[in-house]
Formats: sequence, C-alpha cells, structure tokens
Amino acid sequence: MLVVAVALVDIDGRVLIAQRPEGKKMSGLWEFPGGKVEPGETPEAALVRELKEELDIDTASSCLAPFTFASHTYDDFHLLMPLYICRRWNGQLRAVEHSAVKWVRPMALSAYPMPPADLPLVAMLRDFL
Ligand SMILES: Nc1nc2c([nH]c(=O)n2[C@H]2C[C@H](O)[C@@H](COP(=O)(O)OP(=O)(O)OP(=O)(O)O)O2)c(=O)[nH]1
Ligand SMILES: [Mg+2]
Repeated sequence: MLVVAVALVDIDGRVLIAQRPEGKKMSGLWEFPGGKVEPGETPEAALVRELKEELDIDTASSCLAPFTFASHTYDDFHLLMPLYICRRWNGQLRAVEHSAVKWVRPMALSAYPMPPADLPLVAMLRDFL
C-alpha cells in the first residue's frame, strides 16, 4: 500500500500531528496527515488533495519537499510511505477528519503514541529539524 504523509512545519519549527479518529484502524494514535495514493495520482497530488480533505488547507506540489520514507510490514499489508516536509500553505487549518491536531516540538514528538511505521521518521525529524 502506498500512503503519502507530510510533516507540516510552522514558523517556530513545530510539527503538526493528528490523532486518528474512532472507528479507523489504529484509532487514538497520532500520525502525520496524509492518505492513500489513488490510481493515476502522483504522490504530490495525493498529498495536496489529502491536506484539503483532512485539514482544509491549500498547498502546492512545489511546496512539498521529499524528506524520507517509511517501509513497514503490518500484519495484513506492507506500508510504503514517503514523508514530505511542507512549510508553506494557505487557509485556516482545522481537524476535519481527525479527532484532534497538535503542534509539537520535534524533541517532544516521542511523547505521543504513533503507528510503529512512524518511529524511524520521528527520529529523523528530531535530528533534521
Ligand atoms: N496518514 C498516515 N497514515 C499512516 C501513518 N503511519 C501509518 O502507519 N499509517 C497507515 C495507517 C493506515 O493504514 C494508512 C493510511 O490510511 P488512512 O486511513 O489515513 O488513509 P486515508 O487518509 O486515505 O483514509 P481513508 O479514505 O482510506 O479512510 O497508513 C502516518 O503517519 N500518516
Ligand atoms: Mg488519512
């Protein structure tokens, strides 16, 4: 499964994480916004679409910088997840599909339970940001 995700980074260097809602797999865990790439879609277009659907913000492919990726085997599927960094978007961000969103300093990210695939990503953000 190909899923794209993004670390939104604000002026103060904090990263946005979003809490998966009840009824979804891994509900309650904190994740990077994003979702499945649809057939015929580029990863960047998928992320621009997901950011509108999930957070009601507008961004552009040119504002998405490839950072790293996760490759993780879950019980029922293998997840390949490119992670982008984005520092530029428009609109008032709000949680449309998540139960909460939070801006967190990179050093504090490890206090939030995240899916196992995300743990190496958090370590890289901590080092890079
Ligand atoms: N968005 C996102 N998904 C992640 C992360 N870590 C991780 O293991 N995943 C997994 C959880 C899901 O199995 C899959 C993404 O699924 P999703 O439910 O968010 O997909 P979606 O946004 O397209 O939502 P849906 O329309 O299928 O409900 O990737 C992460 O940091 N961000
Ligand atoms: Mg999603």
